Amino acid sequence: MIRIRFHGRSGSSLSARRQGSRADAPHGTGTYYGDAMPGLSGDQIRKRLSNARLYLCTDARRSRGDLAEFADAALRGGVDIIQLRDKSGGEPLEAKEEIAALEVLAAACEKHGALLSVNDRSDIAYAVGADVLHLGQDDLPVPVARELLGDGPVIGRSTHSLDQALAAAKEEGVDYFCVGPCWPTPTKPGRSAPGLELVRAVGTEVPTALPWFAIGGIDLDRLPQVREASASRVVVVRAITEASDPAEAASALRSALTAPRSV
Ligand SMILES: Cc1ncc(COP(=O)(O)OP(=O)(O)O)c(N)n1
Ligand SMILES: Cc1nc(C(=O)O)sc1CCOP(=O)(O)O
Ligand SMILES: [Mg+2]
Repeated sequence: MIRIRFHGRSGSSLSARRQGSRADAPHGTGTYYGDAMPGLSGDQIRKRLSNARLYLCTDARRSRGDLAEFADAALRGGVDIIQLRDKSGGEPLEAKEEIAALEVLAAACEKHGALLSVNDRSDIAYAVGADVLHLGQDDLPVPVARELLGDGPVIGRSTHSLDQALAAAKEEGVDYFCVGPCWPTPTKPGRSAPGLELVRAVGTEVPTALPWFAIGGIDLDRLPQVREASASRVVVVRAITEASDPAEAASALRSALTAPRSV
């Protein structure tokens, strides 16, 4: 008898993902536990990650109450990975609230073929059957998260120095890493910015086949500098969350990321 640890709304994208992504019946087995659609296999997740260019972190948009519409627009515009990162209220979201917001994002991801990312909390990544767990330098160690989640979901790492990027690129269980901040950003107050110099150094001095993303202060105007510094993938927050037209903002970023680079 399979023990289901969390029940989302019946037939919801989230309960379907979670049923298909148990640590004890990992992604990639093709095992299917319910009458809903299973989640992605580990191979499918890694294939999508390797094609990903545009990664969005969003809060739960509690004050606007438009998370579903916002996520639908951002993903329609070309976001490949969407992370719930809600540090807006001073206090972290309660688990139940975070799962409810992730359920909304899971439905949008399923509709648009995007990856669902959880920040910091491997227990919640497990509960919702997330495709991605993102861990910073001060978060849970990767081996612990990997043990909890199994091999299916991908795990990403934040890095803020060349040494950290070199370590992430070699660390067992890490599937991608992020490099930044490229510019000081109010979204992550107090985090000093190593700038584009670090992005340049990672491009030339980190021998890696892992996908890596530049992050911090990136918008459409700055994107050419980020690409010139050797990043081909980016993570953004305000460039889409604060846009009056999130679909258009995502679409413009996506086009600028994939356009041929001027030399
Ligand atoms: C995709 C992505 N990159 C970097 C971060 C930052 O992680 P961290 O340094 O742990 O800071 P918090 O976001 O947890 O405040 C991220 N969340 N996602
Ligand atoms: C969440 C986060 N992590 C960073 C890092 O360097 O690890 S920078 C950052 C915030 C990025 O927000 P915006 O696109 O609004 O500047
Ligand atoms: Mg973190």
